[in-house]
Amino acid sequence: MTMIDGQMVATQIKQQIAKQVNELAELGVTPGLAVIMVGNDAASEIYVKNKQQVATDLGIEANTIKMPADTTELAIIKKIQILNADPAVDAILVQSPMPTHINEQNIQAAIDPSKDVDGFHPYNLGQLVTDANEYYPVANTPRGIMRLLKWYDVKTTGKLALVIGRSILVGKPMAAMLTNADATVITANSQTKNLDELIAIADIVVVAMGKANAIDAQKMKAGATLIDVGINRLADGTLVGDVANKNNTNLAFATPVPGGVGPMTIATLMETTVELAQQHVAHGND
Ligand SMILES: Nc1nc(=O)c2c([nH]1)NC[C@@H]1CN(c3ccc(C(=O)N[C@@H](CCC(=O)O)C(=O)O)cc3)C=[N+]21
Repeated sequence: MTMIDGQMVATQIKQQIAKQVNELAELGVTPGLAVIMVGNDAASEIYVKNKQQVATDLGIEANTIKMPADTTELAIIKKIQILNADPAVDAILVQSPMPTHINEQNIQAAIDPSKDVDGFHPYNLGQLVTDANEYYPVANTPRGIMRLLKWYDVKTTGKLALVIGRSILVGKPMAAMLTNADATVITANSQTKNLDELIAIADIVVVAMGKANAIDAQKMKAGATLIDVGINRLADGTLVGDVANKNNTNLAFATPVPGGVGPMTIATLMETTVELAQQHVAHGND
Protein backbone atom coordinates (compact mmCIF):
# COMPACT_ATOMS: atom_id res chain seq x y z
CA MET A 1 0.00 0.00 0.00
CA THR A 2 1.29 3.45 -0.90
CA MET A 3 0.56 6.32 1.48
CA ILE A 4 -0.29 9.37 -0.61
CA ASP A 5 1.97 12.33 0.22
CA GLY A 6 -0.36 15.32 0.09
CA GLN A 7 2.30 17.61 1.51
CA MET A 8 4.69 16.78 -1.34
CA VAL A 9 2.09 17.22 -4.11
CA ALA A 10 0.90 20.48 -2.49
CA THR A 11 4.50 21.76 -2.51
CA GLN A 12 4.79 21.03 -6.25
CA ILE A 13 1.50 22.82 -6.97
CA LYS A 14 2.60 25.82 -4.90
CA GLN A 15 5.76 26.14 -7.03
CA GLN A 16 3.55 26.46 -10.12
CA ILE A 17 1.34 29.01 -8.36
CA ALA A 18 4.38 31.11 -7.40
CA LYS A 19 5.28 31.38 -11.11
CA GLN A 20 1.76 32.55 -11.97
CA VAL A 21 1.84 35.10 -9.15
CA ASN A 22 5.09 36.46 -10.64
CA GLU A 23 3.47 36.77 -14.07
CA LEU A 24 0.59 38.73 -12.55
CA ALA A 25 3.07 40.92 -10.64
CA GLU A 26 4.59 41.93 -13.99
CA LEU A 27 1.13 43.23 -14.92
CA GLY A 28 0.97 45.12 -11.63
CA VAL A 29 -1.61 42.73 -10.17
CA THR A 30 -1.49 41.07 -6.73
CA PRO A 31 -4.10 38.32 -6.23
CA GLY A 32 -6.33 39.20 -3.26
CA LEU A 33 -8.11 36.70 -1.03
CA ALA A 34 -10.59 37.78 1.66
CA VAL A 35 -11.67 35.28 4.32
CA ILE A 36 -14.66 35.98 6.55
CA MET A 37 -14.77 34.01 9.78
CA VAL A 38 -17.91 34.21 11.93
CA GLY A 39 -17.50 32.97 15.50
CA ASN A 40 -14.91 30.40 16.56
CA ASP A 41 -14.64 26.89 15.13
CA ALA A 42 -11.55 24.80 15.94
CA ALA A 43 -11.09 23.31 12.43
CA SER A 44 -11.60 26.71 10.82
CA GLU A 45 -8.97 28.23 13.12
CA ILE A 46 -6.39 25.69 11.88
CA TYR A 47 -7.40 26.27 8.30
CA VAL A 48 -7.25 30.07 8.50
CA LYS A 49 -3.84 30.00 10.20
CA ASN A 50 -2.33 27.63 7.58
CA LYS A 51 -3.94 29.53 4.72
CA GLN A 52 -2.62 32.91 5.86
CA GLN A 53 0.92 31.50 6.03
CA VAL A 54 0.78 29.82 2.60
CA ALA A 55 -0.73 32.93 0.96
CA THR A 56 2.01 35.16 2.36
CA ASP A 57 4.71 32.72 1.16
CA LEU A 58 3.25 32.82 -2.37
CA GLY A 59 2.81 36.60 -2.63
CA ILE A 60 -0.98 36.48 -2.39
CA GLU A 61 -2.59 39.27 -0.37
CA ALA A 62 -4.79 37.50 2.20
CA ASN A 63 -6.99 39.25 4.74
CA THR A 64 -9.01 37.52 7.41
CA ILE A 65 -12.09 39.39 8.63
CA LYS A 66 -13.33 38.08 11.98
CA MET A 67 -16.95 38.74 12.95
CA PRO A 68 -18.48 37.83 16.33
CA ALA A 69 -20.67 34.72 16.71
CA ASP A 70 -23.82 36.85 17.19
CA THR A 71 -23.35 38.75 13.89
CA THR A 72 -26.57 38.96 11.83
CA GLU A 73 -26.94 37.44 8.40
CA LEU A 74 -27.56 40.92 6.98
CA ALA A 75 -24.28 42.24 8.44
CA ILE A 76 -22.34 39.40 6.76
CA ILE A 77 -24.10 40.01 3.43
CA LYS A 78 -23.30 43.75 3.69
CA LYS A 79 -19.63 42.85 4.26
CA ILE A 80 -19.69 40.54 1.24
CA GLN A 81 -21.18 43.31 -0.92
CA ILE A 82 -18.29 45.60 0.02
CA LEU A 83 -15.80 42.87 -0.94
CA ASN A 84 -17.72 42.16 -4.19
CA ALA A 85 -17.22 45.82 -5.15
CA ASP A 86 -13.55 46.00 -4.09
CA PRO A 87 -11.23 45.61 -7.13
CA ALA A 88 -8.34 44.50 -4.87
CA VAL A 89 -10.32 41.41 -3.83
CA ASP A 90 -10.33 38.56 -6.37
CA ALA A 91 -11.53 35.77 -4.09
CA ILE A 92 -13.98 35.63 -1.17
CA LEU A 93 -14.28 32.71 1.24
CA VAL A 94 -16.73 32.57 4.13
CA GLN A 95 -15.61 29.89 6.57
CA SER A 96 -18.06 27.06 7.17
CA PRO A 97 -19.62 26.12 9.57
CA MET A 98 -21.32 29.35 10.53
CA PRO A 99 -23.39 29.91 13.71
CA THR A 100 -26.80 28.19 13.47
CA HIS A 101 -28.80 31.45 13.19
CA ILE A 102 -27.11 32.11 9.83
CA ASN A 103 -28.56 30.56 6.64
CA GLU A 104 -25.40 29.50 4.79
CA GLN A 105 -27.19 29.31 1.43
CA ASN A 106 -28.06 33.02 1.64
CA ILE A 107 -24.41 33.82 2.39
CA GLN A 108 -23.06 31.69 -0.46
CA ALA A 109 -25.53 33.22 -2.92
CA ALA A 110 -24.43 36.77 -1.95
CA ILE A 111 -20.85 36.22 -3.17
CA ASP A 112 -20.11 37.46 -6.71
CA PRO A 113 -19.78 34.18 -8.72
CA SER A 114 -16.55 35.55 -10.25
CA LYS A 115 -15.06 35.82 -6.72
CA ASP A 116 -16.51 32.55 -5.41
CA VAL A 117 -13.27 30.77 -4.47
CA ASP A 118 -15.13 27.86 -2.79
CA GLY A 119 -17.39 27.25 -5.79
CA PHE A 120 -20.45 27.18 -3.51
CA HIS A 121 -22.53 29.75 -5.41
CA PRO A 122 -25.54 28.12 -7.14
CA TYR A 123 -24.28 29.41 -10.49
CA ASN A 124 -20.89 27.71 -10.10
CA LEU A 125 -22.48 24.53 -8.73
CA GLY A 126 -24.64 24.55 -11.88
CA GLN A 127 -21.53 24.93 -14.03
CA LEU A 128 -20.00 21.91 -12.27
CA VAL A 129 -23.09 19.75 -12.71
CA THR A 130 -23.35 20.69 -16.41
CA ASP A 131 -19.58 20.02 -16.79
CA ALA A 132 -19.31 23.42 -18.51
CA ASN A 133 -16.46 24.05 -20.95
CA GLU A 134 -15.70 27.59 -19.77
CA TYR A 135 -13.76 28.41 -16.60
CA TYR A 136 -15.58 28.23 -13.26
CA PRO A 137 -14.32 27.80 -9.68
CA VAL A 138 -14.99 24.54 -7.81
CA ALA A 139 -14.70 23.50 -4.16
CA ASN A 140 -11.05 23.14 -3.24
CA THR A 141 -11.12 19.95 -1.17
CA PRO A 142 -12.59 17.76 -3.94
CA ARG A 143 -10.46 19.61 -6.48
CA GLY A 144 -7.36 18.72 -4.44
CA ILE A 145 -8.52 15.10 -4.24
CA MET A 146 -8.90 14.91 -8.05
CA ARG A 147 -5.33 16.25 -8.28
CA LEU A 148 -4.06 13.54 -5.92
CA LEU A 149 -5.81 10.81 -7.95
CA LYS A 150 -4.20 12.15 -11.15
CA TRP A 151 -0.77 12.50 -9.53
CA TYR A 152 -0.78 8.88 -8.37
CA ASP A 153 -2.32 7.70 -11.65
CA VAL A 154 -5.48 6.33 -9.99
CA LYS A 155 -7.89 5.77 -12.88
CA THR A 156 -11.50 6.93 -12.54
CA THR A 157 -13.01 5.91 -15.90
CA GLY A 158 -15.37 3.00 -15.42
CA LYS A 159 -14.45 2.69 -11.73
CA LEU A 160 -16.95 2.44 -8.90
CA ALA A 161 -16.50 5.42 -6.58
CA LEU A 162 -18.24 5.63 -3.20
CA VAL A 163 -18.49 9.10 -1.66
CA ILE A 164 -19.56 8.99 2.00
CA GLY A 165 -21.01 12.41 2.87
CA ARG A 166 -23.16 14.83 0.86
CA SER A 167 -22.07 18.29 2.00
CA ILE A 168 -21.70 21.25 -0.35
CA LEU A 169 -18.11 21.55 0.97
CA VAL A 170 -17.02 18.05 -0.10
CA GLY A 171 -19.51 15.25 -0.88
CA LYS A 172 -21.73 16.82 -3.55
CA PRO A 173 -18.97 18.50 -5.61
CA MET A 174 -16.78 15.38 -5.18
CA ALA A 175 -19.52 13.17 -6.63
CA ALA A 176 -20.00 15.61 -9.54
CA MET A 177 -16.25 15.74 -10.31
CA LEU A 178 -15.95 11.95 -10.23
CA THR A 179 -19.02 11.68 -12.49
CA ASN A 180 -17.46 14.20 -14.90
CA ALA A 181 -14.31 12.03 -14.80
CA ASP A 182 -16.36 9.01 -16.00
CA ALA A 183 -16.58 7.15 -12.71
CA THR A 184 -19.75 5.36 -11.59
CA VAL A 185 -20.60 7.20 -8.40
CA ILE A 186 -22.58 6.32 -5.29
CA THR A 187 -23.12 9.11 -2.75
CA ALA A 188 -23.88 7.69 0.68
CA ASN A 189 -25.35 9.52 3.67
CA SER A 190 -26.28 8.74 7.27
CA GLN A 191 -29.46 6.95 6.12
CA THR A 192 -27.65 4.64 3.69
CA LYS A 193 -28.36 0.93 4.20
CA ASN A 194 -25.63 -1.71 3.97
CA LEU A 195 -22.75 0.76 3.85
CA ASP A 196 -20.28 -2.07 4.57
CA GLU A 197 -21.42 -3.88 1.40
CA LEU A 198 -20.77 -0.75 -0.67
CA ILE A 199 -17.37 -0.22 0.95
CA ALA A 200 -16.46 -3.82 0.08
CA ILE A 201 -17.06 -3.35 -3.68
CA ALA A 202 -15.89 0.23 -4.37
CA ASP A 203 -12.66 0.94 -6.29
CA ILE A 204 -12.38 4.43 -4.78
CA VAL A 205 -13.82 5.39 -1.37
CA VAL A 206 -13.91 9.06 -0.32
CA VAL A 207 -14.84 9.46 3.33
CA ALA A 208 -16.10 12.89 4.42
CA MET A 209 -18.14 12.23 7.54
CA GLY A 210 -16.33 14.34 10.14
CA LYS A 211 -16.33 11.50 12.69
CA ALA A 212 -13.15 9.95 14.06
CA ASN A 213 -12.60 6.29 13.12
CA ALA A 214 -16.12 5.97 11.67
CA ILE A 215 -14.97 3.61 8.88
CA ASP A 216 -12.66 0.57 9.00
CA ALA A 217 -10.19 0.46 6.08
CA GLN A 218 -9.91 -3.34 6.47
CA LYS A 219 -13.43 -3.64 5.02
CA MET A 220 -12.33 -2.26 1.66
CA LYS A 221 -11.56 -4.25 -1.45
CA ALA A 222 -7.95 -5.24 -2.23
CA GLY A 223 -6.36 -2.82 -4.70
CA ALA A 224 -8.86 -0.02 -3.94
CA THR A 225 -7.97 3.60 -3.13
CA LEU A 226 -8.99 5.35 0.08
CA ILE A 227 -9.30 9.12 0.45
CA ASP A 228 -9.81 10.22 4.06
CA VAL A 229 -11.14 13.79 4.24
CA GLY A 230 -11.78 13.80 8.00
CA ILE A 231 -9.85 16.09 10.32
CA ASN A 232 -10.78 15.24 13.91
CA ARG A 233 -8.89 16.43 16.95
CA LEU A 234 -9.05 13.92 19.81
CA ALA A 235 -9.13 14.87 23.49
CA ASP A 236 -5.38 14.16 23.78
CA GLY A 237 -4.68 16.65 20.97
CA THR A 238 -3.84 14.16 18.21
CA LEU A 239 -5.32 14.71 14.76
CA VAL A 240 -7.04 11.73 13.13
CA GLY A 241 -9.15 11.14 10.03
CA ASP A 242 -12.51 9.41 9.64
CA VAL A 243 -10.93 6.04 8.78
CA ALA A 244 -9.22 3.55 11.10
CA ASN A 245 -6.75 0.72 10.29
CA LYS A 246 -5.19 2.12 7.11
CA ASN A 247 -1.91 0.31 7.64
CA ASN A 248 -1.53 -3.37 6.82
CA THR A 249 -4.33 -3.30 4.26
CA ASN A 250 -4.23 -4.56 0.65
CA LEU A 251 -5.23 -1.11 -0.60
CA ALA A 252 -3.38 0.42 -3.56
CA PHE A 253 -3.34 3.94 -2.05
CA ALA A 254 -4.56 5.75 1.03
CA THR A 255 -4.29 9.33 2.29
CA PRO A 256 -2.90 10.00 5.77
CA VAL A 257 -4.25 12.54 8.28
CA PRO A 258 -2.52 14.92 8.69
CA GLY A 259 -0.51 15.35 5.48
CA GLY A 260 -3.08 14.06 2.97
CA VAL A 261 -6.10 16.00 1.76
CA GLY A 262 -5.62 19.00 4.13
CA PRO A 263 -2.48 20.49 2.53
CA MET A 264 -4.03 19.98 -0.93
CA THR A 265 -7.12 21.98 0.07
CA ILE A 266 -4.88 24.91 0.97
CA ALA A 267 -2.80 24.61 -2.23
CA THR A 268 -5.85 24.42 -4.50
CA LEU A 269 -7.46 27.34 -2.66
CA MET A 270 -4.40 29.42 -3.61
CA GLU A 271 -4.52 28.10 -7.15
CA THR A 272 -8.21 29.06 -7.49
CA THR A 273 -7.45 32.52 -6.05
CA VAL A 274 -4.77 33.07 -8.71
CA GLU A 275 -7.08 31.77 -11.47
CA LEU A 276 -9.82 34.20 -10.39
CA ALA A 277 -7.29 37.05 -10.47
CA GLN A 278 -6.27 35.97 -13.99
CA GLN A 279 -9.95 35.91 -15.01
CA HIS A 280 -10.43 39.42 -13.62
CA VAL A 281 -7.42 40.67 -15.62
CA ALA A 282 -8.66 38.96 -18.79
CA HIS A 283 -12.15 40.47 -18.43
CA GLY A 284 -10.84 43.93 -17.61
CA ASN A 285 -12.16 44.16 -14.06
CA ASP A 286 -8.97 43.84 -12.06
N1 LIG B 1 -15.68 27.92 3.26
C1 LIG B 1 -14.89 26.96 3.70
N2 LIG B 1 -14.04 26.33 2.86
C2 LIG B 1 -13.20 25.34 3.32
O1 LIG B 1 -12.43 24.75 2.52
C3 LIG B 1 -13.22 25.00 4.72
C4 LIG B 1 -14.12 25.70 5.53
N3 LIG B 1 -14.93 26.65 5.01
N4 LIG B 1 -14.20 25.44 6.86
C5 LIG B 1 -13.34 24.51 7.53
C6 LIG B 1 -12.89 23.43 6.60
C7 LIG B 1 -11.67 22.71 7.13
N5 LIG B 1 -10.63 22.94 6.18
C8 LIG B 1 -9.29 22.56 6.37
C9 LIG B 1 -8.36 22.58 5.35
C10 LIG B 1 -7.04 22.23 5.55
C11 LIG B 1 -6.58 21.84 6.81
C12 LIG B 1 -5.17 21.44 7.00
O2 LIG B 1 -4.26 22.11 6.58
N6 LIG B 1 -4.90 20.29 7.65
C13 LIG B 1 -3.56 19.78 7.95
C14 LIG B 1 -3.33 19.63 9.43
C15 LIG B 1 -3.07 20.90 10.14
C16 LIG B 1 -2.60 20.63 11.56
O3 LIG B 1 -1.52 20.04 11.73
O4 LIG B 1 -3.33 20.97 12.48
C17 LIG B 1 -3.40 18.39 7.37
O5 LIG B 1 -4.42 17.71 7.14
O6 LIG B 1 -2.27 17.95 7.18
C18 LIG B 1 -7.50 21.79 7.85
C19 LIG B 1 -8.83 22.15 7.63
C20 LIG B 1 -11.13 23.70 5.15
N7 LIG B 1 -12.42 24.01 5.31
